[in-house]
Amino acid sequence: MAVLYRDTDLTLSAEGVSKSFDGFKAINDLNFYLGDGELRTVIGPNGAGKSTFMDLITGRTTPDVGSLTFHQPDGHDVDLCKLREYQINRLGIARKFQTPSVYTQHTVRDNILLSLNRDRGVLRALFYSETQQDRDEIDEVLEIIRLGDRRDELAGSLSHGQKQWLEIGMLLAQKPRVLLVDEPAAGMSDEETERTGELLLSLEGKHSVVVVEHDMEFVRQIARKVTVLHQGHVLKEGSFDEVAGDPTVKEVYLGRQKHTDAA
Ligand SMILES: Nc1ncnc2c1ncn2[C@@H]1O[C@H](COP(=O)(O)OP(=O)(O)OP(=O)(O)O)[C@@H](O)[C@H]1O
Repeated sequence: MAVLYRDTDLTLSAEGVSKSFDGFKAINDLNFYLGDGELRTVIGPNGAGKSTFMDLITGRTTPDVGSLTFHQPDGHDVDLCKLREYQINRLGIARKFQTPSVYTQHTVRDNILLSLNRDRGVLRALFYSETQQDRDEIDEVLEIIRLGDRRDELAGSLSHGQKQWLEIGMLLAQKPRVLLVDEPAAGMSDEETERTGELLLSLEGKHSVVVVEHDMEFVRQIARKVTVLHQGHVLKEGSFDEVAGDPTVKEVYLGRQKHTDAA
């Protein structure tokens, strides 16, 4: 049986969080706890509130009520509701949106270099002379995302899947404690999807990772603890088998998903 994370060593807590848009509760009394180094998958039907929840964690939007707390390794807690989006990002919460965003006119390697040097600005970073530490860090990231053999090629020449891995690498270069990844496997071939799963699994223990995903085969591959959101609330949490075998989850999500897939 898969080992689920222990309740100690939390990275992120959301408690009693609600968010309404024009009176509609997109997030409704949500409680969510993310462990240090945990790989969590979040699933749920369209409109369940997955994106809104990611928006709340990253400070794109703020909750109407409830708390969002980022627990620091030194024991102190940061109230994310009081911070702006860029401040949350600087604290180490990074987000990867569905569409890849890389510097297509720069090499794969320079994309990583630019991300290492994000505080210097693009031009200064390009004329910056690298240290051995930079080179080591770039090599480390290239190895994780398995693009070492493409390092000197333009990012624009990469396949869709490779661009997604590069963007994950660019975020890893910033050494985030929390990485939020939105449907990483969308539009990928089966082989790319499997490699994406391997990449995300390799981050376990080093970063806390939240993957929002619809593709249940992919969820099965990467699943540790799975959270099912429904109507802005946690409907079920557990291992893949516990969640996939739950009658209510089947009714509100998996059954409906088959319809959507068949359509
Ligand atoms: N800025 C907004 N203004 C108004 N309504 C919004 C806004 N953002 C989200 N919503 C509504 O909140 C609900 C939750 O949306 P959200 O995008 O978070 O769901 P989701 O689970 O990410 O869905 P999907 O799987 O389709 O991406 C939806 O009904 C959506 O229309």
